[in-house]
Amino acid sequence: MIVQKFGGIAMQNEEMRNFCMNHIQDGIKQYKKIAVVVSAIGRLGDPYATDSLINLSEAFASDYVARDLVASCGELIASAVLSAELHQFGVSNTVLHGKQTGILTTGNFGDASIDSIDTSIILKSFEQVDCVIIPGFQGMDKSGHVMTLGRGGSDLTAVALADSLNASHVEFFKDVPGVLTGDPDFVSDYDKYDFLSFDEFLNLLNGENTIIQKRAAVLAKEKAIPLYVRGIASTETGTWIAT
Ligand SMILES: Nc1ncnc2c1ncn2[C@@H]1O[C@H](COP(=O)(O)OP(=O)(O)O)[C@@H](O)[C@H]1O
Ligand SMILES: N[C@@H](CC(=O)OP(=O)(O)O)C(=O)O
Repeated sequence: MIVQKFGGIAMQNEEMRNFCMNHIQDGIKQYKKIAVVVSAIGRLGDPYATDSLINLSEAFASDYVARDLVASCGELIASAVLSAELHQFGVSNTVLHGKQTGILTTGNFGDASIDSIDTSIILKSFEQVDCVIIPGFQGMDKSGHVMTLGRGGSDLTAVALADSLNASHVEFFKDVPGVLTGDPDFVSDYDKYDFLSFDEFLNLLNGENTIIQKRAAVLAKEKAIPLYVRGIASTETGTWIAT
């Protein structure tokens, strides 16, 4: 079993989601069971992107509980869209959300930590289907309030689930072919790394625009979970990050 994570860019339109579905189908052929973690569709300006949802009302600025609730909806919408499209594509799957995911959070709204994951419902679902879709970026505190895991937090969901499910690795699908020597949005000349140690990778995550959420990378290092960063639109090899 592996975890595959599809971010807002990978999910942003039908054409891109077609790539996602092919990767899921290939993943099932190779690894049998796939836990799929998805982020909200697109970026600011797209109707159900995280920034669009939290900008729906100025009142969210002083209501962190409601803000987290609205923010979490983007990943729920993305999960439902991918689930329906995967069914149409011929891949049986189920979406687990809210309490079903067993992700218990603590700390601050907007930047919560994962306290524990009860994987029993996820594992039960894998007896019925090979693909379980889980909305990233969120969990619930012990009172049942939805909490989000900080920006880029679907990466943390993916790594924490991989740890709890004993997945062999996590695959991240990007609009870049892997981890590059520079951010292609700012430099024109760059190469792709084939392999990075966790420490080498963490050293790259110091800017604003990080390829993977730093908290997720720190957790992967702590738990020694290999990460594989690869291009969404190609089958060329990406970048492995491991010890
Ligand atoms: N060293 C790097 N290598 C590759 N991409 C990088 C790097 N640094 C920054 N990035 C940026 O990270 C982006 C991918 O991250 P992001 O868009 O947040 O993905 P996701 O939506 O999957 O979480 C790339 O489009 C690229 O602009
Ligand atoms: N949608 C959330 C969580 C996330 O991880 O998104 P993405 O995978 O698209 O970076 C955010 O924008 O922060």
